[in-house]
Amino acid sequence: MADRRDHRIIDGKAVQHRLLAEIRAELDAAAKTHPVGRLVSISIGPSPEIEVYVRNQARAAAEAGLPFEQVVWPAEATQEDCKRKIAALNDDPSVLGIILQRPVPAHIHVRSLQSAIHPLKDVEGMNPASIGNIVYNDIALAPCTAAAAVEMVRATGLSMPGLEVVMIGHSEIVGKPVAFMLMAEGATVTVCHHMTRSVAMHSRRADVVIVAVGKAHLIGPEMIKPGAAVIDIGINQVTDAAGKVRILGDVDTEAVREVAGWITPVPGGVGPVTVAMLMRNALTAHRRQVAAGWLEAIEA
Ligand SMILES: NC(=O)C1=CN([C@@H]2O[C@H](COP(=O)(O)OP(=O)(O)OC[C@H]3O[C@@H](n4cnc5c(N)ncnc54)[C@H](OP(=O)(O)O)[C@@H]3O)[C@@H](O)[C@H]2O)C=CC1
Ligand SMILES: Nc1nc(=O)c2c([nH]1)NC[C@@H]1CN(c3ccc(C(=O)N[C@@H](CCC(=O)O)C(=O)O)cc3)C=[N+]21
Repeated sequence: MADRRDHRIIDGKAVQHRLLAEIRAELDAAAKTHPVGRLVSISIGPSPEIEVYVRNQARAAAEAGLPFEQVVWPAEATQEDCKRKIAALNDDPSVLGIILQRPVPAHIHVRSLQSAIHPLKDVEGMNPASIGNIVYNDIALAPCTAAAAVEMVRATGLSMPGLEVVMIGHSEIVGKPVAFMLMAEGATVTVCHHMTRSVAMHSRRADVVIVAVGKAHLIGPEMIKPGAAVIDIGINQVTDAAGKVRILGDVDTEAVREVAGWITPVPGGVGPVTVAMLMRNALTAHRRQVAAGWLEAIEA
């Protein structure tokens, strides 16, 4: 029976399960010599987008065998309250890593809170010290979505040195880290944003197009070189004609799939791999804390 799967689709769930199995084996081994703490996921105030992410973090943590705790601070929490609580988590040896979900309420300065997380517990890689290391090619604790996009490019098997990559979107959490991480792999990276005169001029010549904008169907088939890889990071809630809320990426997947050589679907593409990257970062944080002498070895 011929394999009827569409091999142009990069299956994010399959990549996630493969990565989580590897992480589980490494965490089980690590737990034999040092206690593995819990990953704490902080949300400030309610947000549907965050709910999906945190729910999937909890599921992945269970699959990886990683202790996990979700904390929700009230939307009216003050900056000082949050900083004090993060300091307590930094000092708590039973806490392995801390991730602060975005968005945060308008009165909270997210960069300042991000910086309050100790670099060795910053499993999201957003502390300026972690982000800075990306420029130095130390990308062990990289922002999870950016790391997921790189993992998806790897899944195509395309050789990175000299690869023509166009990154559409230049946010601090996705676009910019992706550009640096792929440059570190030898790719030639062009970054587009809303001031770019013609995004199509760039995307049409790219071997790989990565898009993280937040506009459904921003990328159509006319913007993609036949055979190119298309990595869709966008997450857009769209209500269809029947009034049903659906999640769409930034790419018109059905149309672009007929031109692309590889494409990541939304849902089922970068999202699940982002969650797996968070678990991999937690393992890295644990190892760095052991190396820093933070954790007492378990008596054999
Ligand atoms: N799958 C996952 O794990 C994650 C997915 N996301 C999703 O990725 C998307 C982007 O989020 P995020 O990275 O935070 O980006 P932001 O929402 O912070 O910024 C959007 C980026 O897109 C650029 N942009 C806006 N319009 C255009 C345009 N017409 N052409 C080219 N570039 C444009 C902006 O440029 P400028 O600044 O010049 O306006 C900006 O760089 C969202 O849909 C978000 O939900 C985000 C995080 C994780
Ligand atoms: N500090 C911070 N870092 C983030 O990376 C971050 C954030 N805040 N805030 C919210 C956004 C959004 N985000 C998602 C990641 C995975 C899925 C995910 O697992 N998506 C599944 C959804 C499937 C389902 O519906 O369960 C999929 O695409 O298949 C969704 C959303 C990360 N974000």
